Amino acid sequence: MDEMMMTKQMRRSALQRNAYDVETVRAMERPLLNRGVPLMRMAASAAAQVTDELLDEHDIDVADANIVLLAGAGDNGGDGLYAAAQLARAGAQVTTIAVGESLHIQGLLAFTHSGGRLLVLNPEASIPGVSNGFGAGEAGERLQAAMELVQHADVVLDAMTGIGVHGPLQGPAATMAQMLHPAGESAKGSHTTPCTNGEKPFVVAIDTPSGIGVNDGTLPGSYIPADVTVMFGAMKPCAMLPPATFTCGRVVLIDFGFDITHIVPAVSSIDNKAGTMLRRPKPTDSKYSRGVVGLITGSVKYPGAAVLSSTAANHCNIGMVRYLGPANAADMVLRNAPEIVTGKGRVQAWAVGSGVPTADALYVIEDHTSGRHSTHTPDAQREAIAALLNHYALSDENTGESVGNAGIAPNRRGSDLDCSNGPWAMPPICVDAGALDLLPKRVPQHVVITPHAGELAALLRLHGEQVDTSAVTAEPWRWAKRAHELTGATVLLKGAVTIIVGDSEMAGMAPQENDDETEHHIVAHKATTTYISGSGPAWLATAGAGDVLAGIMAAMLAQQNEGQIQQHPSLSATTAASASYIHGYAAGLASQSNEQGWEPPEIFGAKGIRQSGENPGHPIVAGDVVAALPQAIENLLGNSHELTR
Ligand SMILES: NC(=O)C1=CN([C@@H]2O[C@H](COP(=O)(O)OP(=O)(O)OC[C@H]3O[C@@H](n4cnc5c(N)ncnc54)[C@H](OP(=O)(O)O)[C@@H]3O)[C@@H](O)[C@H]2O)[C@@H](O)CC1
Ligand SMILES: [K+]
Repeated sequence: MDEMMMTKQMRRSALQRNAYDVETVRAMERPLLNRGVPLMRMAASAAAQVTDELLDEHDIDVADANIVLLAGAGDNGGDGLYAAAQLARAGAQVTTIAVGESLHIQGLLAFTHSGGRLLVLNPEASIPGVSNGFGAGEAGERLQAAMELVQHADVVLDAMTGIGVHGPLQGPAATMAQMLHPAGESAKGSHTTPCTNGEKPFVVAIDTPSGIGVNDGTLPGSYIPADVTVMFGAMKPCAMLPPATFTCGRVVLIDFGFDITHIVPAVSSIDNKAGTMLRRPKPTDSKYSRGVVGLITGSVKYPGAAVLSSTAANHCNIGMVRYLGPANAADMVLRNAPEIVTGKGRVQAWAVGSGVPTADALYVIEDHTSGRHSTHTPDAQREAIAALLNHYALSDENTGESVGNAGIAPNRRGSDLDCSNGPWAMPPICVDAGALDLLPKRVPQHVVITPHAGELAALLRLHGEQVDTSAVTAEPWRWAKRAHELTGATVLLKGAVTIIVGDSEMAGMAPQENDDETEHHIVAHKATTTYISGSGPAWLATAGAGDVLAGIMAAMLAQQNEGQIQQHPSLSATTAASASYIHGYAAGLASQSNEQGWEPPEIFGAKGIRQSGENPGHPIVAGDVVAALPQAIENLLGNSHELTR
């Protein structure tokens, strides 16, 4: 779509749903800088206004405010200096603590003219107008003074590093970060909770919280979690990806007017577009044409998972559910939903593994009639799942390695598509929990795996990666991408912010940084696509929530037009992200909570009232999420663009 035709609302929505990597952001900013657009001044002015509003929200008059700017030597520090100057001109007491070896010259001039004070921490610093060089003793005293300034500040503006950061924070920047946020204190799980618990000082991050991995969402070392991050031009991946997203606080995005047409984002959120993946029933539909889900879930030990996954699928806009499992589980399934069919038959999508223990999980069951204990393995369920998954195994000839695109078989290119046999003819499948260790080595992308961090680590170990749960939690995007690369499956890594990695549709356009104004070249064939979904409240962390997601996933896969998911590489990821969104959205309805693991940023200057945190809601159990599905679907089908709850 042409940029001219992009309405304000569409642009806003695109900016709120997409994050671009640093190289792309720099390339998008270049044409504007070449035209002399004063981006730094615009950024600084917006940051000052947001700070002013934050003070106002806490009944602090800017003229009475104590503000400390932590400034690095780069342009991020420059933004901070201009913002600090504006706040000083408004009457605030502002001190800049310089953590680097220099300061942005023009910014420093503006700041000193506004009457602000300066404290330099780095003995190596060379800053005009400031006497250079001091000993270790004085460096210690200056650090002590800096700590006191920070402790007595109402607001700290964090402008040490932005998109120019590399690796973990070093030197005085690292020391300041450790002082403000001592090591071991974990980032808050929800950005609706301020890192300072409402106590002073509030932290306003300039562009990004200093110290976080801007492109990969990691936390490589010390960092300063923010109450508000004023982000410039476009979201960077750190604003969306865990764990860094939890350090950003409320994100306010300043729209510089980047041309985002045709630009491939690094990370996207599906948000209320999930509604477009729901199939509206037609008068001519039968239960079969609406989609049939097959489930091999639950086990003798965990029959509840069979109930939760089957009722979730049953309530998620399809025609029928077929359940396969042990007698006790099937009996419970039928008691809860008599319309569910037990036994084999044709299905449009599967979910397998929820509530099925893994191979090494022997367990003991009491035989009520004899009173004896016996050891069982969940053999029948596992055998059925293994036999089914076997049909999805890609052989060396059809992995598509030879065409250089993981998981895309040669016969799937263009009109040569042949879904008539082999793994590509199989219905889409959600592989969960106890079925993950049965996943064939390589599978097509219409196999969607839904591990949590521990399960993903175990799966990766089966593929030879030395990785444990904490490594996956620290770098969830890296490992989700790796699992997709190794297996070919669409990967949905569960968490407060869920990450979905799958194949992308085709080559996209990305801007190439160069000196002339030729803006868009095809520079990369992006083979994968990444979504995040964080629509659920924290109440959703409850037993059985994963079983419900598997049911929703199978239902969403089943209601796509038959064969489409196999034909369109990106459809699996989009459908998986939609399922995750619906799951979280239904949980929000069930708990009457408008808290979310991830919220789109506010666009600076745009009208609209933030609702987050207004309704913390109440606890729920997994069945409540199932019960809320029809309402969730009504809302999402009715209006997939403007939603409230
Ligand atoms: N995008 C946009 O549209 C616009 C962007 N703008 C702004 O520019 C910012 C980018 O500025 P930038 O390129 O100068 O880099 P920046 O973030 O200041 O970092 C470099 C400094 O950090 C230091 N440093 C690095 N790593 C470090 C470490 N580990 N530990 C400690 N220090 C470390 C590094 O030190 P050095 O390595 O040189 O010794 C250097 O001093 C961007 O985030 C936004 O705020 C707006 O003004 C206009 C519109
Ligand atoms: K910063």
